[in-house]
Amino acid sequence: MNTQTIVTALSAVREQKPLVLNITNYVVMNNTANGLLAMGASPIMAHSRAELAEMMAFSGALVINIGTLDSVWIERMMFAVEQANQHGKPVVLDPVGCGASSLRTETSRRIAEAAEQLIIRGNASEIIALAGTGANAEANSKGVDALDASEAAVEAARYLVRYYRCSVVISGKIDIIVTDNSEFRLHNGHSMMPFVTGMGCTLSALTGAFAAVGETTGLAAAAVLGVAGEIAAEQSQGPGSLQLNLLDALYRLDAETLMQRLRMEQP
Ligand SMILES: Nc1ncnc2c1ncn2[C@@H]1O[C@H](COP(=O)(O)OP(=O)(O)O)[C@@H](O)[C@H]1O
Ligand SMILES: Cc1ncsc1CCOP(=O)(O)O
Ligand SMILES: [Mg+2]
Repeated sequence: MNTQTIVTALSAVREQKPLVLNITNYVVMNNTANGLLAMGASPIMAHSRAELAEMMAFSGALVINIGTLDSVWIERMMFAVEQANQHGKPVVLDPVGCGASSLRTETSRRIAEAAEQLIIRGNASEIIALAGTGANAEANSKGVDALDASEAAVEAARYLVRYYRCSVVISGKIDIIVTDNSEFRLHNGHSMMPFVTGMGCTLSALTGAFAAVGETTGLAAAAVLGVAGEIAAEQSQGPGSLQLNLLDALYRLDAETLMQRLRMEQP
């Protein structure tokens, strides 16, 4: 993966407009659907068991976000993952608030265990909590926001990559993308981004769009959101306008700007 492959993946999303099936939380349904549309993909939010099998057959990827979990949704999430496996589709897991309750931690692990083509995208505290005793770190969790720096979660991410045979994106001030044979660090984004709810969820949704066109590491999504987020923040007075400006920046992002602004440390 290099800058050119990221640019090519963005063109592929815009050309193919992949359908991304989201089972996501009540807080961010609108943000994430708009984020996918602005970048050029096609979102659908669904959670009825009666339609998930049918829809998974023609969707390009499944995004499971556990943000507002309950017992009914857990069963749907497991069913959707089964369908994604059956149709050979990638699954993105956003373990929102993993570590804040045992329900979230256990459910995240069940989903990760079940998915055959998996990308995990979480903040540092969630990644550390998901790895649990598998990695040598203690998560500092206070709900859905990270209290740990991305670097503190690298060992945990490496453990998850080996254990679940997946890719892991640790988001934060630095985004770190860990795969079985590489690690990338992205220094884009803006300190205003964590003041808008659903930024991480948007990253997970965009990760689904890229996975649907064959970019299954999470790197391209992190690059695109990082660059669009910093452009949007430069034009915003605060989180209110950032939320709107982000959609404009995703929509307007071109290859030249992406290449110029991307600050990527390659392995
Ligand atoms: N301090 C920061 N500086 C720059 N970018 C950030 C910062 N914090 C978060 N981001 C960006 O915000 C997006 C969401 O990441 P994050 O806040 O870690 O997710 P979550 O909302 O799940 O906690 C990512 O694109 C990340 O790069
Ligand atoms: C605040 C909140 N509570 C449950 S889900 C959610 C949204 C979290 O979104 P993100 O992790 O992208 O900030
Ligand atoms: Mg999150």
